[in-house]
Amino acid sequence: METAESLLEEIVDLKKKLTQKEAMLRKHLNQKYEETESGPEKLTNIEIDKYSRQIIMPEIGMKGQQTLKKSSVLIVGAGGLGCPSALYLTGAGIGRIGIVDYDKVKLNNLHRQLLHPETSAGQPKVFSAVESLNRLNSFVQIIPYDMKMDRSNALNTVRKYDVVIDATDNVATRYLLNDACVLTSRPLVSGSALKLEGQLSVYNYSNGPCYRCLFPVPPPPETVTNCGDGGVLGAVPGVIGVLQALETVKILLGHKGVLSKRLLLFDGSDCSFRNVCLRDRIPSCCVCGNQPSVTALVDYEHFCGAMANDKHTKIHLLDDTDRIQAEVYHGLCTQPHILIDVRSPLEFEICHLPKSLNVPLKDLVLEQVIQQLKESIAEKCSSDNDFPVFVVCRRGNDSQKGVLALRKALHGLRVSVRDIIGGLHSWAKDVDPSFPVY
Ligand SMILES: Nc1ncnc2c1ncn2[C@@H]1O[C@H](COP(=O)(O)OP(=O)(O)OP(=O)(O)O)[C@@H](O)[C@H]1O
Ligand SMILES: [Zn+2]
Repeated sequence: METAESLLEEIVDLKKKLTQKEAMLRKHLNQKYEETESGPEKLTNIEIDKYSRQIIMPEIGMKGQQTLKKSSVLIVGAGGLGCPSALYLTGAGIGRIGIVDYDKVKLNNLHRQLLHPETSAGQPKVFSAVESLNRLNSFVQIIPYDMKMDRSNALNTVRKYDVVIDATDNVATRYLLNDACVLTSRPLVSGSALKLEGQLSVYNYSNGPCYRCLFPVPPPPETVTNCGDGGVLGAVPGVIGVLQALETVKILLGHKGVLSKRLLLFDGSDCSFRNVCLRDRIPSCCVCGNQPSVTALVDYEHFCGAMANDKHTKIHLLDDTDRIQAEVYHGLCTQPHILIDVRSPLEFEICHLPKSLNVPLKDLVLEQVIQQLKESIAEKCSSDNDFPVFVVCRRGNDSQKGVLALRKALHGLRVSVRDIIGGLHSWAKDVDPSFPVY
């Protein structure tokens, strides 16, 4: 009988065979390509057929298609924006596409990062992307860079490509790519998406501004929200990523109307697109200005006060004695206590611990909320000992802020307020593996 294990083994085997056959097919197609080729950009009959629906457009023609074939694009980030950009640029027949990412495919990427199938979970994103893109168009050379782009590798990598697409999700990498593009004179097609909104602009192109002309100073790290916390509807980065591919093609073909000196704002909630005029290049800009002070790449994590990823840093606001492990809470939870979950009601609805009380962090300053809490404590408290109040959140950062807020609000009461280290993630890991993780 077929078991899950035997099926998995069989699938691995079949995948190996499929990869071999696909490599053979590519070789076969490329041989045909070499036989008919008389110059590096000459199109084969297969390519003419393949791209015919765009070749017959006056804006592209044979010349434009040959230009695309000669061109190269670097996509930094194989996530929500990078996947759709890569799909359309590969489809369009760009000669060489480099894809940079240091991360592995996670299950919660798949709703929007459509280059990665379920079977890629756990694999490096760049290899998963190459596999999908090769399948889509074997005439395009896809080069994976399984690395974090930083000051040590950015210039050398960027130099090998004509246009750079910023499809990343953090401020430090935005500044890094901006400076690398200014220093190597490459246009930068920059996008971002969060929740239902997206933005797009082309920097360092045709005497337009660079990112630093507009944002000379990075935003305070605590004001930056990422997809992991704010959420994102998959189709929104889809829209922006596809537009990044469009702008890239227009740049390569030398079209007028490239989105330079303008910022596109997309609001998915009412499907509106707005174009905002941006300021000109600033002559005093520290990187693209007339007398730049930034003439080499710097330490961007230091400059931005934030890591070059959107991974979650652990904050340490409390002493270890003011915190307990999830397993310890599990041992205590049958005794009288109050557990306050400081996440948003939407997150509370996804999952929560039994008997926990949902009071979002921002509400811990409301008088009415605190009054109700005091009443609950008074009801439950039956001994002279300090009454235990525990605070929990998703990962154990906001819960620490919750403890500090509660200590202030409950000042004078006989309570001991502590939080659960690592939050619900630790609960799922150490106590209840069936508890949902998001
Ligand atoms: N400096 C960098 N070098 C290489 N890749 C980067 C760099 N900074 C960000 N990235 C990549 O850019 C991609 C951005 O994708 P996206 O915004 O969809 O977020 P994610 O990290 O995949 O998902 P989530 O934020 O939901 O966990 C990620 O795959 C990330 O690894
Ligand atoms: Zn500038």
